[in-house]
Amino acid sequence: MSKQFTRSEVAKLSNKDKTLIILHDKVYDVTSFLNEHPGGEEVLLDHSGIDGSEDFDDVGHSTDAFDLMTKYQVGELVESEKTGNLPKKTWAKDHFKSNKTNQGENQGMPTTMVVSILAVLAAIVYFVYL
Ligand code: HEM
Repeated sequence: MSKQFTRSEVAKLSNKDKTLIILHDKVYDVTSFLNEHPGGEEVLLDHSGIDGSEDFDDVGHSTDAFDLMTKYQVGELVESEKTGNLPKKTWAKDHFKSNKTNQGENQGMPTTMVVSILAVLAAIVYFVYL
């Protein structure tokens, strides 16, 4: 079972040498990630010892970011302090939405297939009549 923290413990444990952040009821130690974070260390330091879930969601982190996060998880909040809020995968949603609005582009796919099929048929006809 992963280590349980209260919100005040996370706040107390965070200092200039250690950056703990609460994201969606889980606790992350991002100390070693500070200068690797593509969004810069400043935003992580701004959320040191507190719950950064909302801002994290607003940024709309990618699935790559979610995969990376598991590496830095050190525990979770005690049951009584959990919000139960799941991460909003904004990026994934936006991606889905933009796919919907790009229907014109999506319809391009079958056209390519039709052209390929016609090309194959033309080749067959060419060889049959040779
Ligand atoms: C363990 C925690 C975190 C991890 C592993 C992480 C990882 C990443 C990664 C991989 C990116 C590159 C873009 C992407 O793939 O989505 C990114 C960008 C960013 N992150 Fe984080 N992040 C974390 C926490 C946070 C927090 C708490 C904030 C607070 C607001 C934040 C703000 C940002 C911003 C502003 C960007 C730049 C977005 C852009 O340039 O479009 N991140 N992060």
